[in-house]
Amino acid sequence: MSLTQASNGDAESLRLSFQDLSINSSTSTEYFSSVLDSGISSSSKSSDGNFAGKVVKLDLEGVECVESEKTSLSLSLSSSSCSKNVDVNEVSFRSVCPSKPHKGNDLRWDAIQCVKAKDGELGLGHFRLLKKLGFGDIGSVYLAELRGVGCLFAMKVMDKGMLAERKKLMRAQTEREILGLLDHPFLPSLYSHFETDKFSCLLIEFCSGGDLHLLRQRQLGKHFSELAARFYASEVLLALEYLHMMGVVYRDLKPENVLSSNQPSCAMASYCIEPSCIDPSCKLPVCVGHSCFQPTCFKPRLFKSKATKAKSERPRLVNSDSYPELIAEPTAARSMSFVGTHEYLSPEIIRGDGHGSAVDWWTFGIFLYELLYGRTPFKGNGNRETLLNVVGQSLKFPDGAVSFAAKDLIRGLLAKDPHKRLGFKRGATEIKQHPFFESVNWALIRGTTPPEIPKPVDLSCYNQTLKSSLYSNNKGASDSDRSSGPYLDFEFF
Ligand SMILES: Nc1ncnc2c1ncn2[C@@H]1O[C@H](COP(=O)(O)OP(=O)(O)OP(=O)(O)O)[C@@H](O)[C@H]1O
Repeated sequence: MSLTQASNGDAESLRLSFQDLSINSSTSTEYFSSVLDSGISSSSKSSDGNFAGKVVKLDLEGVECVESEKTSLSLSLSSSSCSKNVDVNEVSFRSVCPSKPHKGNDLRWDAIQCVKAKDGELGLGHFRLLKKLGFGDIGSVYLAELRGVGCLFAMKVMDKGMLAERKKLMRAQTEREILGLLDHPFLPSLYSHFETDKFSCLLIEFCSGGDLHLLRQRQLGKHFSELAARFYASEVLLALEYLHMMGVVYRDLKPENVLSSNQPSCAMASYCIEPSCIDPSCKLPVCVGHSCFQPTCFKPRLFKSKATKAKSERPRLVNSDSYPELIAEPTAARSMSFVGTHEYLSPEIIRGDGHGSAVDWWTFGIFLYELLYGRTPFKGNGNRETLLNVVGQSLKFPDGAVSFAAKDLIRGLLAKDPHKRLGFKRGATEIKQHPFFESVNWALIRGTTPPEIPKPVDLSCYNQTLKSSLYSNNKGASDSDRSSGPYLDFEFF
């Protein structure tokens, strides 16, 4: 069974609803409008001649479900079939609560299910917070270790009072729901969610290897070889294919949002188990010494990076003719919101002509271009010029040893008219069949050796001093936060 078939099965039993998701983009259609009015109308018609000059007003206040009958999916993050007698220290975690097909052989998934089965609910006390990984608009992300098992997670901690105050509760819920419905090797897994009096916590797969933007900058000439670019593009393409199957148009693809994962999933060798998955593309974590390592893979992050926080917004669930999907639109049905950086914006988004899944094939084209050439194709001097270039300038390739196939693929993806864009008719299948990907064995891609393997996390640096500083100083946690065990001095914003 293919990944997408398996995932489709999941989708039928998932529930997702978007209401009142607050959007705080600093860029609005008014901005695009002025750019378009002052620029494009005078000179820069798109090369395919279809620039309409149409401007759609953005409603930045919220989104709602437009086709509620299509959002009747139910979400199940945990299974009730766990045995209450399972000991977290038992070796045989596997196959406990495999409520997500691709978590069936995931030790972290099993470990979490077993702790839940044993203790009822997860709490902060089950984890040791080792390091603050970063912070975003609605919370801070910590590297967290499940006590007694040694599995690592990225724990996103959100202050519920702050969420309410800043009207971000729905946004947090949206993030949780989207993450919760995903079950794909190249997308971050949500292992669990729990609440304390004060905090809402998401337990997400920890991606230890940095992002693709940083990796590109470390390359000679600041661009990847075609071999490497093909590898990363292949994994991203599979992830996008899956997201579209799940009804999610990602819209925020860029190297900064692609994280590398190569962390020890669990520190104890005894948790390494034999493969039992019948899917030939499904590979278990490889056991090395006393640690289990996932095959390196790049994982598109579902939510925007801090650097683009002011400019970008949430991924949307959008209907398209090709997929039986979810729709979540801004409150006014006509309205749209700006997602992504200017350089990655598609012409139809800028023109206000819609935002179906073809948007992701455009961003995929820009992404591949950037990987191969070290820069994006339409970047101008400033955002305004960039926007004008996206809608009006024809695609040019700098000199460089890039194959005809790669350029041809990029050309197909960067068709300004979404209807003429590669992927518009048959989605990812059309793109996978392009000669650029001829050498790719899609079924076995998880077993392919990556061009560069990030170093696994060295946990020895998280000594007692750091741990005690993290645990010692609680200024904000309530009694119930304390009661779940050692607590943190969470920093917010
Ligand atoms: N799964 C993860 N593995 C490793 N690091 C992560 C992971 N998730 C987030 N981070 C780190 O934490 C930072 C904050 O992530 P978070 O998701 O809270 O915010 P964001 O995506 O940057 O912005 P926003 O909250 O506005 O969507 C990221 O920039 C990244 O450095």
